[in-house]
Amino acid sequence: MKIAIGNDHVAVALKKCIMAFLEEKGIEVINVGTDSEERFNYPISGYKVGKMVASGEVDYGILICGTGVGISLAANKIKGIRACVCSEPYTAKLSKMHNNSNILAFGARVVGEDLAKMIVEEWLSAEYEGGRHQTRVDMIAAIEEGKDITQC
Ligand SMILES: O=C(CO)[C@H](O)[C@H](O)[C@H](O)COP(=O)(O)O
Repeated sequence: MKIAIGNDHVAVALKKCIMAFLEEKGIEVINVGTDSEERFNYPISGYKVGKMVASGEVDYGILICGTGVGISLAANKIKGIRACVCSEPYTAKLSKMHNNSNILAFGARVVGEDLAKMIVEEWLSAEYEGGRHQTRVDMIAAIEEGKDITQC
């Protein structure tokens, strides 16, 4: 499995912690930065990881900023990206099972290292259920294509 990870300056330490956690599991991690605590605009990392996931260059993405919100908003502007902010393991699990999330986001100002690892663990272990959920995931993709899904 190959995962791209990105962050802003608020989340450097937590990014490094999660990178080590993933590498200990034998997961290949592509770090798109930043590794500096100099002010950094999170949409850049959100865009880079979103593009890597959408192209299939990596299997999944993880994005960390202060809250996880801004960086996930940026990634979700990339076609095919389903980035979800998850601050506890249950949402992380269901975001994969029901929403087929392909990017996990969380906030360095919101979760500590141990909880972040639990969130990542639950998310990676979960599997998308498809079935009735695929109809909804397809509707989200249709919105992305500019379709009026109320007419479906
Ligand atoms: O959480 C974030 C975006 O959703 C960002 O990490 C914060 O807005 C962060 O505070 C931005 O950095 P700054 O030092 O406040 O400019």
